[in-house]
Amino acid sequence: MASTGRPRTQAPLTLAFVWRVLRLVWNTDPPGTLLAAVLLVVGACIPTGLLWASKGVVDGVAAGIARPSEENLYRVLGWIGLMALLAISRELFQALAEYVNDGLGRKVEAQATLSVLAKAASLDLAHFDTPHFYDQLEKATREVGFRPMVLYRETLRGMQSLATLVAQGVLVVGLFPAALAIVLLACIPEMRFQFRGVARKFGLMDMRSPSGRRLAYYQGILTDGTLAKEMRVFGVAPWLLEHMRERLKTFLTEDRALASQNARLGLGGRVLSRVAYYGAYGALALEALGGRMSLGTLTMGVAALQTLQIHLSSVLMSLSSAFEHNLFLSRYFEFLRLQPTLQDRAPRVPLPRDIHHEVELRQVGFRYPGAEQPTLHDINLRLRPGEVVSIVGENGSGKTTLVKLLARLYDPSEGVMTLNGTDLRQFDPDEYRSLVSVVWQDFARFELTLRDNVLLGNEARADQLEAALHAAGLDDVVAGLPHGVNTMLGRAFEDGVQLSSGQWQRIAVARAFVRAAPLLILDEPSSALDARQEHDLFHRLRELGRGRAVVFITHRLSSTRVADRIVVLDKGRIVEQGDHESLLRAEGTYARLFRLQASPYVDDLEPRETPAEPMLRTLG
Ligand SMILES: Nc1ncnc2c1ncn2[C@@H]1O[C@H](COP(=O)(O)OP(=O)(O)OP(=O)(O)O)[C@@H](O)[C@H]1O
Repeated sequence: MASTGRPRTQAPLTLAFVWRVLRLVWNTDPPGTLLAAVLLVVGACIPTGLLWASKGVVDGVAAGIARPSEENLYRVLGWIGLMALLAISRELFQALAEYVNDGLGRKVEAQATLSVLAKAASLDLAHFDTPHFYDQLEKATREVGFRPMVLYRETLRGMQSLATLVAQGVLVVGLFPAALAIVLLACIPEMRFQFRGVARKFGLMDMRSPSGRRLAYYQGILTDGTLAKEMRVFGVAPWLLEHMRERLKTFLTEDRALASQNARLGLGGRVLSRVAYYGAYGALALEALGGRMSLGTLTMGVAALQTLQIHLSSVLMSLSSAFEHNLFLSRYFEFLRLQPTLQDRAPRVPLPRDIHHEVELRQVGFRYPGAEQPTLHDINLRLRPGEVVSIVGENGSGKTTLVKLLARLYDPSEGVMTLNGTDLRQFDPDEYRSLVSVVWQDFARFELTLRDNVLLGNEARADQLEAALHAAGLDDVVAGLPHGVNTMLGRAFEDGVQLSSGQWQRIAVARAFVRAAPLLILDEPSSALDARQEHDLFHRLRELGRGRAVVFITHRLSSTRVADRIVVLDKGRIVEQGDHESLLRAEGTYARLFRLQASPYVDDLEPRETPAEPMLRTLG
């Protein structure tokens, strides 16, 4: 893993997202937000009330000493009683505010996390093809958990401190304007240092994202049950742990350097503000000594100066904290701004209501985002309802890529794809996809019940569940499960039952069958199936294909006999099309591949060195 280097420090000095966070909090729970704000305003007034009451006590005591009277005694006791009442109310308001903020925080966190997940789910596959997207996703999900609510709280706390600060600033300015000016001016360097420290931290974290992700990836593979076999047999753990140790060591060094730099700057700022505070304190004392200020006013002035300093530093902390959370949350809002990349600017038309759907590709070319070379070139293909088409070709020839285009996970880079004559780009991608059902080559194994694995929430098709399981050859599997279709699959959750690879693959097949899609695509659906299951599956395709267009990809060329048409791909181009017999007669790529597969392994091919031979020689 490469070193993360020095952090960038030129983070924009902005609080631009504070308003959006406040809106997020408000939209999540308007009454809760209002209550939190009321508690804030009331809570902010109490310290000032306490100060006024303390002035009353001191002045009352001073007057009482000079002229003892019962009236003075009751006045002093009254002020003390008021102070106690205010102090108790402050505690009450604080407890209530904590309770309200905690509940609100949880709601905001859930809301923000769901919005990231919903956004990620709405994006096209092209986004998932770039490491930059994973960095963006990592930054958005990392920051979204706690930061919105902390920023909200900091904003409230900052406003609370600011309100108290203003109230006390008014007090101090009335007594001695210069004291206020000194204390306020002295906080400017402290604020600058704090903001610079935050910007440095943000720069470091931002730059660290790719190596942080790699670290998380290693952590994931060290703990992933599905990889545990490979990890143990090949003894991977020590090697990975060493990489992680190195990376963590670099992180630690970088963190220490940042912390020491920030501590030095912070100390300078704080020393300056303390000097200013004691300067102002001395000035007030001189005023009192000169007889220009009563003892009560001096006591209140000193206390006001002290709380002024405390609240000023609290406002500063809130500001710098708000700045920090604002910077990190900018990544969250940037992520929410991402848009799907499918070319959907064309005016939308509703899906055709026809019973028969025909998909056609005309001179289609496709290049993956960021790829230098196109993967598909000049593809002309028509898929008619009721027809079974097989796509064959060597590894990397572009078969799965073609399926991704058919499922409209990408739009072609060249040419046009149509549905019943209308350009696919005119349809809503999700609506179009409702016409397509796919068994993917790398099908998903959901740790859900068998029923949920097949229906995936599509309860409208629940009546077809049994038929789909039967068509996928799963009757025996279901009969053997302890809770039938309601059995939890996989080992991640309680009572889960693990299936074999072939059984999992048949579940993926059932998932595709249960959906009444006019275009059924199966990408190597039998790669994990035994000979009987494979035979049954391909012979059922005809029956299932009635009224639909069926496309299947296979490397076992004997299975292509069930197809009406075989399409041969080579290096991203269709090089042959036809039925099995005609392609054999053509003596082209298909015939060569078919004969190669049909021939016994000890065959009459030209003797030549196999790729494994040099390695075998090295091993002796
Ligand atoms: N997401 C991607 N981004 C960039 N290139 C890709 C991506 N997916 C596949 N490719 C490239 O496209 C080419 C065709 O891949 P594809 O998966 O379509 O082949 P295939 O014919 O299905 O292969 P196989 O028989 O091994 O399944 C390959 O060279 C591959 O590297």
